[in-house]
Formats: sequence, C-alpha cells, structure tokens
Amino acid sequence: MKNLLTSSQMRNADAYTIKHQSISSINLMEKAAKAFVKVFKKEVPNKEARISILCGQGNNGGDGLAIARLLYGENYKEIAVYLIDFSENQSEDNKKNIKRLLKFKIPVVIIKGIEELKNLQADIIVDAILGSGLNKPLQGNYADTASFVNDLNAKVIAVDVPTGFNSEGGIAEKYSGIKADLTICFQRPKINFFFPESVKALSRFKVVDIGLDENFIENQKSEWKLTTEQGIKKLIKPRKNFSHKGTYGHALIVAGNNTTMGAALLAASACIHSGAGLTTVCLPQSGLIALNTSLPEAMALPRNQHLAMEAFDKLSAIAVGPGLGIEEENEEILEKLVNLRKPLVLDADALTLLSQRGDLLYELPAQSILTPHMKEFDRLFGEHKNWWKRVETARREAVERGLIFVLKNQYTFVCLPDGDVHINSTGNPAMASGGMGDVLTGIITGLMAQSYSSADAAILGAYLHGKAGDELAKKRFTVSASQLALQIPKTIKRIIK
Ligand SMILES: NC(=O)C1=CN([C@@H]2O[C@H](COP(=O)(O)OP(=O)(O)OC[C@H]3O[C@@H](n4cnc5c(N)ncnc54)[C@H](O)[C@@H]3O)[C@@H](O)[C@H]2O)[C@@H](O)CC1
Repeated sequence: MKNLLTSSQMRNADAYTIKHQSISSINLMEKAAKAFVKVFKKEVPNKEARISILCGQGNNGGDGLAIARLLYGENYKEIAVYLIDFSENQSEDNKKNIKRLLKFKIPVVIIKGIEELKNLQADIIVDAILGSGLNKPLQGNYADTASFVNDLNAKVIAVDVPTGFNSEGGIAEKYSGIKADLTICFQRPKINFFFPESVKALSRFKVVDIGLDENFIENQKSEWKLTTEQGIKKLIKPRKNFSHKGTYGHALIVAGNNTTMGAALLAASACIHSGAGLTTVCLPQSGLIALNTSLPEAMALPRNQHLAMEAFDKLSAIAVGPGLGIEEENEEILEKLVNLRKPLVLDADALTLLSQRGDLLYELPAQSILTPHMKEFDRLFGEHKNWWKRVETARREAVERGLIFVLKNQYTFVCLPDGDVHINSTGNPAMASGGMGDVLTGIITGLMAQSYSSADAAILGAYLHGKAGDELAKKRFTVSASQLALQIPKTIKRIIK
C-alpha cells in the first residue's frame, strides 16, 4: 500500500530529498519536467500541435518553463509561453528557469491582465499557473484566467495539479479553477483526486516518479493509503498442501427474497469462487430450486422463523442483506444475528434495516463490515454535503465502534478501526450494473471464512472485485456480476504468480 500525503507533507518530502540525495531543487524541478514530458510525448504525438504553456511565478510555473524548453528540444514546433504575472512573488527556481528559457527561440508573452490573453490560440494548453502551493480559492485575474482556459476549445494538460484545485480536504462546491483533461502529477496522486467531486477539475490523471525519497514518504504519518497490487499480493494466503474444505471455513449468506433471489445466488457464487471451503445460503423456500440448479456447490438453509441460531456459532463468516427484503421477520433475523456477537458482513437490505433500528446499529459486534453505497450510508448517518464529509463520518464511526466501512464508489474507501482509510485503486465503469454489490459482499465473506481478518478481507475484497472487473473490461464493453464472480479465482491466481 502507498502512503498518500498532504501538500505540506509532500513539500517536506521535496526538502528531504534535496537535502539527503544531494540533488538541488532546480535539478529536482528538471527531473519533474522530464517526467512530465515523457508522458506528454505519448499524449501529444503531433509535433505541429499549437502548445501554449501558461506559467505562474512559483515552482509550478518553474516546472512549466522547464517543460517549454524540453518540448522545444523534442522538436515541438509551435510552442508559446505565457508568463502569468499577477503577483510579486517569483520563486528562485522560477527565475532560474526563465533565464534558461530565454536562450531558446521560444516566444514568451508576459500577461499582466486577462485581456492580454485574448489572442491566445492553442490546440494544447499546459497549465502550470498554480500547483500544490494553492492556499486560497482563485479570485480576480486568476479566476478569470481559469474560466478563459476552460472556454477555449483546447486539450488542457495540468502540471501536478490543475490550477485552483485543492490537493486535500474536500472540493469546493463552486469550483473556480481550471478543468484539465489530463493531470500529470508528481510522485503521488493528490488525496482529493479520489473524491467524486474531482470531476469538476480533472478527467483523468497519471502519476510520474520524480525520484522523491520513498522511504521518507512511507514513514510519514498518514491515514490515507492507496492499495497497490504489491501490497495486495502480500495479503493473499496460499492454499496449503494436505488442506481440505474444512481448512477454508464455512460461510453463511443470509440473503434473497421472492423477487430478489439473484442477489443471494450472486453473493454465494462470489463466496465460493473466492475460496470458502463451504458455503451455505439461508434463503426462502422459493429459492431452493434456483440455488440447487445454478450453484450445486452451495448448501441451502430454508429461511423461516424457526431458524436454529445455535448452529450458527460454528460458522466462520456470516453475511446478511443482499436481496433480503425489509419485512419484519427479516428484522428479527438480523437482530438474532447481531446477538450472536460474531463479526458480520452487512449489505443492502441489512443496512436499510439498520437505518430503521439505530439501537441495532450501535450493538453491531466489533470487526463487522458494512458495505454501503452513498445513499445507504446517508440513510444510516444522515445527509452529507460532500464525499469528504462522508468519509470523515465513516472514519469516525469506524474508530469509535470498532467497525469497518467499505464505502462504495469508483474508488471505494475502506475505513478501518485504527483510523486508516484505504482507497481502492481498481474498478471501472464497465462494472456499473446490478448485482455487483452482492458479488463484493460474497467475496469479502468468502475471505473472512478463510480466516482473513475483517480489515484484510475488506481491503482485499474491494481490490479483487475491481481488479477482476478491470481484467474482464479489457475485452468487454460491459461486465456482468455473474461473470465477475467467475473471474475471481483467475484474478487471484494471476496476482500470486
Ligand atoms: N522542489 C520542489 O519543491 C518541487 C516542486 N514542484 C512543483 O512545485 C509546485 C508547488 O510550488 P510552490 O510551492 O512554489 O507553489 P505554486 O507554484 O503552486 O504557487 C505559487 C504561489 O502562489 C500563491 N498562491 C497560492 N494560492 C493562490 C491563489 N488562490 N491566488 C493567487 N496566488 C496564490 C502562493 O503564494 C504560492 O506560493 C508543485 O505543484 C510542483 O508543480 C516540482 O518542481 C517538484 C519539485
């Protein structure tokens, strides 16, 4: 897993690298510019493209100036530099890079007011006005420049971060900065990139290594972690010699109703394919034929008021909720499950029932995993104005109650009782279809059955779910939940190879 740092921590990483790796700040800037140009060349192969590089007066602008010079060296023919000169504070490395730039035949225009930009015509804008040094929302000339750039019919590529975009702490409701088509970001993505509101400022981002001290970065205290395949690989437990079905646990999935039986089948399929030794599905009588026909590996436990909960004590993992229904008898079952005092995986209708039964919510056994999407989460804890606040609540509740929240989104946030937030890096829009959540619940339950800790099951489950979807999406326009469940063993096998 990779530590994600705030801007001020990243500045410390810059300073540490400069001090301990005997590299000067101007050379570090040059490295950053080179890393940017490497990606830029692939994105903009046309050497005739009209490229306007907008440079501010800080180090972000310094990067832009170095990039202009390097692109010139790469034979881009139509480069123009616009020095956005709205303040007095020019950084030292910015000054040095202007001197270096002036030795080349690159047109440089000094912009003191927005009206001086009006003749600018470009196919590509490189946005190097303000970077991670942003300390207040854009106003005046800066805000006007941003809206001017946004109205141009040009592809915008931002250096490190789009001008006006906060790197952490949530995204302003009214975003006044530049909207970049691509952001080429240095060393680590910004924390705010992972929040859905970032679409106001960026369509996609790429991270480039500029050689900052990785040990320093990883040793910084940060609750934000980005899941990586390397980290995930370390979590996966190999299948053991001489093992048998009992070695891999017995999972129970309490799910399904007359019109939502598919949810139970999908969760059970995912649980089986994630490696649980035995999987029992507790479902209504009306689902037995479907279960026995489509999933012969699963066992059935018909659901009625006389469920013998004593036997549940021997189970290694219990999930409740997919397609369950919110009838009174299901509320009673949920209550009995909570009273078993074993960690549960709670999804879908179980979450809706919990939102109506605040008392049960606060009695959940520690290490239980809740897998809400945005609406389910807000039904539990009240409306949230934005995702930053939502994740803050999830983090606080996770810490206070010893619970784990798998807050589902394009980048799923896994909030742990130790206060860490793991941002899942896998998944894609081809997976946006019904039943995906049921499969995620099944995977997490299958992992818990195999004695993964709740935290590891949640982190690993979210990653495998998204990764299996990514692998399928390479060859398909859409990915269905049933296909995803079948892909899981292949994905695990590939990761551990
Ligand atoms: N050695 C380093 O520190 C490196 C820095 N790098 C670049 O440096 C950037 C950070 O540079 P800086 O810290 O100089 O800051 P910026 O270049 O982002 O901003 C410059 C200055 O603008 C002012 N400012 C902030 N918000 C404003 C607003 N809303 N309106 C008007 N002015 C505002 C601040 O006084 C700030 O110092 C990174 O994003 C990255 O591009 C890279 O070159 C890598 C190495």
